[in-house]
Amino acid sequence: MKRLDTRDPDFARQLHALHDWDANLDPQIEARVREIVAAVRDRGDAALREYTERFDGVTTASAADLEIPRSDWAAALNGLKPAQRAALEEAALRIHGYHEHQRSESWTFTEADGTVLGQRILPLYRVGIYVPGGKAAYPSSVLMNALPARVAGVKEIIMTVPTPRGQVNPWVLAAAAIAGVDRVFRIGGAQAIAALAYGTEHIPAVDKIVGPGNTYVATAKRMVFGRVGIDMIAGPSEILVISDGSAPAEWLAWDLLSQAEHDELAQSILISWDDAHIESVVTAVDAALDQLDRAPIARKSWADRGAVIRVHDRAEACAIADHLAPEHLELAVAHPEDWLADIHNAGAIFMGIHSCEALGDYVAGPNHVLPTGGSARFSSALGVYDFIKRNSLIHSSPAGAAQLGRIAERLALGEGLTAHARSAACRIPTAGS
Ligand SMILES: NC(=O)c1ccc[n+]([C@@H]2O[C@H](COP(=O)([O-])OP(=O)(O)OC[C@H]3O[C@@H](n4cnc5c(N)ncnc54)[C@H](O)[C@@H]3O)[C@@H](O)[C@H]2O)c1
Ligand SMILES: N[C@H](CO)Cc1c[nH]c[nH+]1
Ligand SMILES: [Zn+2]
Repeated sequence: MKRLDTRDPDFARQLHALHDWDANLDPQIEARVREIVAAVRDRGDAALREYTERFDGVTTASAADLEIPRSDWAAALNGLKPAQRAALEEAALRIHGYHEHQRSESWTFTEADGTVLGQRILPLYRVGIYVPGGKAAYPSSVLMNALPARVAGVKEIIMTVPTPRGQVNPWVLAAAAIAGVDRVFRIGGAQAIAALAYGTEHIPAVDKIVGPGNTYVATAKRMVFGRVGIDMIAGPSEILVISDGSAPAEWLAWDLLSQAEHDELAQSILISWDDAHIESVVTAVDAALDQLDRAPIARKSWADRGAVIRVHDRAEACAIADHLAPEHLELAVAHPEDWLADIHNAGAIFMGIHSCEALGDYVAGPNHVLPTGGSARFSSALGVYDFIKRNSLIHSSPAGAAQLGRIAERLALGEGLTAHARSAACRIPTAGS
């Protein structure tokens, strides 16, 4: 773990090294992903099956075996213990309820001359949702991806999820059944993204791909953007905790490790102005690491990418957090509401010492698919708005065509675009007509 201190003359360089987002664009990974995407685009199911065997250890007798039948989802749902099923259903209810608030409506307005202008909101036809599954299983990500799509009214939801060594996680299938997914394919990584983008003999091409994943998934999404829509870059998880010392060190240790345990490339950072408190949290993290099922992943993440930053005061803490634009920001402070004015860049903000990030991962309601790698500067949590598109509507009255036509004609002539000018002018009634 790195130790930074704003009093250090070299602080700016060290902070830059901590968030050198471009350094995460590993050319070797880019080259490998480019090759995978091209192979699936050119050779379809044959390439998809080869990569699924190579990276996930899943051999298929035919491409049809890449699909997980609905009967398996139903069996998985029925196989859950009542308390397990109730937890999934309660989370689904809360996530659905939260996203209901994000609906937006079409609108029109009529001008004095009868011209009607407006904007029509439409759901996307078919979306692909990527559910990660390499190092852990993510039924919660099924809900977070699919439920906003359902609220938006998407016609068809195609889900992909890797099944390492053929192991299908029953919670993931149960979540697909609860969330109203239409089809599920056992594919992952860059090859799944390519299949959704270009389509293969068995996988339908989609209009947009959403969902989180590791660096291979995030790189592939970047590459296919343009051919299909994508939601954002939702790569390895991140947490930044600003603490005024009011939360027990042990609580914060679990919070930091809750993201470190996702991936060796995940990043956990603590900021505080209280030296003794920083040391208590560092000690608590070391003790907590030994208790984790996924200790090797979390240990590497904390060692290579973790950091504690000693700042002078609250203003410095906010400025650094805003600069880093973390996926998750925990304000483990008294009166967090007073801090919001100073924070602009964060995927999700967890306010106060009782709002641990894990609540947001599973059940609070807001989406856990969030921008990483500094992209919270320009993008936001996955939401209903990612599953809609807008048509502009222009219905000109004859009077509007005449009045606006004169302006359009003048501007078109200014641009030297004669056909535009004539198109507008021919609708302007001439004297006596
Ligand atoms: N930002 C968010 O909103 C969010 C939400 C949930 C999870 N996450 C992140 O999602 C990620 C999940 O990662 P994961 O690995 O568990 O699952 P994953 O499904 O994203 O990745 C597994 C796939 O990666 C591919 N892969 C692995 N090694 C490869 C290699 N050497 N070459 C080519 N392809 C390779 C394989 O195809 C495999 O199927 C974590 O980084 C986690 O932090 C982010
Ligand atoms: N923290 C992850 C987003 O970065 C989401 C998640 C799912 N399950 C547990 N956590
Ligand atoms: Zn998490």
